[in-house]
Amino acid sequence: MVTTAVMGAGSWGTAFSIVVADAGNEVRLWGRREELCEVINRTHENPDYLPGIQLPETVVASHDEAEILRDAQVVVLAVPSQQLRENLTRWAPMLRDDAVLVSLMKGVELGTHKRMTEVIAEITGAGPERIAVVTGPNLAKEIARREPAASVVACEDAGVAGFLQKWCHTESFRPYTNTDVIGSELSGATKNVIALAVGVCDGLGYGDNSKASVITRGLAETTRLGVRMGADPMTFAGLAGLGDLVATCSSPLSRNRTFGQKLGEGMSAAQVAEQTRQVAEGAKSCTSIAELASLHGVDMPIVEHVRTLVNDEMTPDELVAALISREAKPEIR
Ligand SMILES: NC(=O)c1ccc[n+]([C@@H]2O[C@H](COP(=O)([O-])OP(=O)(O)OC[C@H]3O[C@@H](n4cnc5c(N)ncnc54)[C@H](O)[C@@H]3O)[C@@H](O)[C@H]2O)c1
Ligand SMILES: O=P(O)(O)OC[C@H](O)CO
Repeated sequence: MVTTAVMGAGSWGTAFSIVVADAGNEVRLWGRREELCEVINRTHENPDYLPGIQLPETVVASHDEAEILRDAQVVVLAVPSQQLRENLTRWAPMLRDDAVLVSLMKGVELGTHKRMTEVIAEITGAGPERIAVVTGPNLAKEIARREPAASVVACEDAGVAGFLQKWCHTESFRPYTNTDVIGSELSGATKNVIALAVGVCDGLGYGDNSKASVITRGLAETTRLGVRMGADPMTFAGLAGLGDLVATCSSPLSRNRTFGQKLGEGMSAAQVAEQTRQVAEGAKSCTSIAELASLHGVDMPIVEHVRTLVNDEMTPDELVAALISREAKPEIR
């Protein structure tokens, strides 16, 4: 049994708590709002994010950060990517020196262009053997309902990845290890932006050819950036890459795909954001990833055009016309 702190009682933090508890661990779940923690402990349900789903009694919620983090061997970080830095700066002094820090987040920080594991390393001083990522085709509601799914546990230290694999392996959740943290993490952040573009196709009423084209070319540009940054190209063909891309781009449950659909139907990004309390990471990470690509001299036309759409510099129809009319080129180079 591993004493585990999950920092963030939103959809994925709560759903992943079920996984870790099912795998036989003690789970303390940190929630930002005290009243929600009280409801979770009384009803064993998170009505705001996963209504109707019973949590195991071994998941205990609290608003008290010091109590949650005390003696935690594994600390899971599940707040929105753009909010990690401010929260982790507060939590860092409360962490055990040997705690393993696991990111569930799929975003790239605005301004610094850092991946979440880079932010974690910078703030806590932890080495790569203490920092990991869980990513893959893992829509929170389906995982919480214990529908079968596979995932990736990525850590540069294969031994730690193996330890975490056992820590979260259940009858319905099957994690694979990977030592390619860059590729695993970049896949998760970028697929959110590609899902926005697929959602735009939905909003414009386009069918499966358009969406398959965006998914496939989206994977090509993600791989291009990842390889330039030192990732293993095979990671993009795996669960973190293709797997998550397919799940997110095809699911009505995806917040990013749905956000894009509303953009395609004519709403502005500000109007869509106003309608939901849940995070659609791609709406922010489109900017940081587009800038990251530019810094690395990599062409990412879909990400770049989503950035212009989200920032109201282009309409959905103009986005499609601009992508289709780009200079013709070979598929593979
Ligand atoms: N929902 C999924 O299916 C899913 C699956 C895999 C990965 N993820 C990733 O997990 C991360 C968290 O997503 P989620 O789905 O749990 O989001 P969510 O919107 O459902 O919940 C976000 C949580 O963060 C909290 N929060 C918001 N602002 C905060 C702040 N300033 N400080 C501290 N806490 C704050 C909210 O109260 C909430 O508990 C994202 O990076 C997302 O891409 C989500
Ligand atoms: O709902 P989304 O779009 O944030 O996607 C959720 C997960 O990342 C899917 O793996």
